[in-house]
Amino acid sequence: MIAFENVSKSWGSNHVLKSLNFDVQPGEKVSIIGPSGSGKTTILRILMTLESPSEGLVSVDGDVLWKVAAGEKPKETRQLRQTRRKIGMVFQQFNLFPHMTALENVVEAPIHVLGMDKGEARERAVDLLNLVGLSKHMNHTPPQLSGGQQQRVAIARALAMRPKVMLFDEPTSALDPELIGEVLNVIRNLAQSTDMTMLMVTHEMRFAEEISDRVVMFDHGRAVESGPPEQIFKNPLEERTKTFLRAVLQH
Ligand SMILES: Nc1ncnc2c1ncn2[C@@H]1O[C@H](COP(=O)(O)OP(=O)(O)OP(=O)(O)O)[C@@H](O)[C@H]1O
Repeated sequence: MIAFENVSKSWGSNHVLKSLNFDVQPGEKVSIIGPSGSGKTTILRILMTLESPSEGLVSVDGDVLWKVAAGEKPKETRQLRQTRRKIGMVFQQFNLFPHMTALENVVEAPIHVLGMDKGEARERAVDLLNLVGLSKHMNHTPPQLSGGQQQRVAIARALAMRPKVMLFDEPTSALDPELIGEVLNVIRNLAQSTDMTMLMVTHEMRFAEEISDRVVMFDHGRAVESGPPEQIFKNPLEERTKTFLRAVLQH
């Protein structure tokens, strides 16, 4: 469903991704772990077309999103916009429209981007806000909601576009500790009850262990180890994975 083939990304002399080969199968739930600055967020931003690779090929659902030869300037592929719509993303910061209610935030894109009928979009938004446990808060604006509630609106908003792929970029890192569980519960339910492909960058190791089909350990722009959670968390093969997990699991 997602494929990175020999993808590199540099900012000046900072080589953030180095000939990365990485893929995610349809329906697979994959978590990316690794130290700060290892390139995890950059992968998601390239998939969202918020960044372009310096070199390499990126495809989603069989469509080429980026194809950049060495030394060439990245340019948008013909199907980029179409393909981009297959992907939903949940950011660290919730990025909601502050003056709109939860319901308006969720119906906005389906109506204006997909051209969905207003009644249908509204019905679907109500269902999604119920799904994320916000039936009582549909008419509240973001300032009237807690961080956990805002992030759940952001998840409903991404789902409203009927994506085939959901990307999560450290979705709980901006939340107070007591609000993390409610957001993880929503993501856990999605992982267990849908066949959507899910790719998540997370610092929540226990959560990654629980919901992922596969965990990928990143370091210095490379996938150093990839395997089922039992392998990565209980019996890692690579020294780098062992030292990383020892450091983060101590806290
Ligand atoms: N727009 C940009 N311009 C210049 N450098 C950037 C830009 N975006 C990211 N970087 C650099 O790329 C490197 C990797 O960043 P990235 O956010 O992908 O790491 P990460 O693994 O997600 O880290 P974290 O866990 O801290 O979020 C960092 O050195 C960062 O400073």
